Amino acid sequence: MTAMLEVAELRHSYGSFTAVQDLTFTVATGELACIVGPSGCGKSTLLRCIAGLIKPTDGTVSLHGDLIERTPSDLAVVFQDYSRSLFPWLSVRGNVEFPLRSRGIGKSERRRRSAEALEWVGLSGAGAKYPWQLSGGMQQRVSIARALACQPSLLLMDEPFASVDAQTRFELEDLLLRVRHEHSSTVLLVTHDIDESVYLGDRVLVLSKSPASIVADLTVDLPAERDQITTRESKNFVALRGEVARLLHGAPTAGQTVPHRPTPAEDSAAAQRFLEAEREQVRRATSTG
Ligand SMILES: Nc1ncnc2c1ncn2[C@@H]1O[C@H](COP(=O)(O)OP(=O)(O)OP(=O)(O)O)[C@@H](O)[C@H]1O
Repeated sequence: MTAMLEVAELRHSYGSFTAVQDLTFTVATGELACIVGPSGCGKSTLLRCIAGLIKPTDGTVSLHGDLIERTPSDLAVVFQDYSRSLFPWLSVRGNVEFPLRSRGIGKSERRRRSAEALEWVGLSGAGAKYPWQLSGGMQQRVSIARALACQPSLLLMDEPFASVDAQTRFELEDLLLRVRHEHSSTVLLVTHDIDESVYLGDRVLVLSKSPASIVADLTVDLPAERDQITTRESKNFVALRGEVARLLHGAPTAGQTVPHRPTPAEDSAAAQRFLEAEREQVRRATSTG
């Protein structure tokens, strides 16, 4: 696989404070790489440098071999806070089409792409609605559709599912997996959630505390087809999750447990609730015709 993104010896300081230092990694074409790190370690700073929103103090970021100096037109970003990233005065369709205007894409092509992207995220019927008429999960689907409509070479996601409830989170994780397989997308996703990084990633890059540097680059040895229940229960998933947790928090000593880690039973109970809610939705949709 060829490298889509190359980050080389990246360092960024805010005044005298160094947020990230000496980060070097690549993301191959078609790969979904997750970055996980402690709160405040510099994950967003790294994404901002990659998106060309801030200029790194040192080092380089290249996309298809071209140095990123300002936001490339074939890169799209999905942020955590959908309520602030969607324009409330524009319809859902208007929001999805908005970045296509600045890319000089004509009206009929904009319509075609927005209809297609809304279909991918299961919102074909919602184009004329306004963001405030939708649930949080639906609004985040609109943000994802807006990014996909740009047909980006690289999709950057900054904690994209952190502001939705647990069941919606599972649903959006599966939506992302489906869409990236259907479109062979290249994705770099930042999360503070260890389970999410293992569930979604082909690779997990573990960052140290601030100033961020890479402490491990792990290959996720799980089948490409993932499932919220069986994947999360599988031996490989549990082992990898433990490895990432130990790298992030240090190995627990005797009598201690890794903080804030749900047990496999809690995970599968949550996944079960998610699937039941999905089934209920299907039952309701089919009974109302
Ligand atoms: N514009 C800024 N000016 C000064 N310091 C900043 C600025 N932006 C971020 N920082 C500092 O840089 C460090 C890294 O911040 P960053 O937001 O990149 O971390 P993060 O890992 O994304 O955090 P979180 O997990 O809480 O979202 C933090 O200590 C933060 O206070």
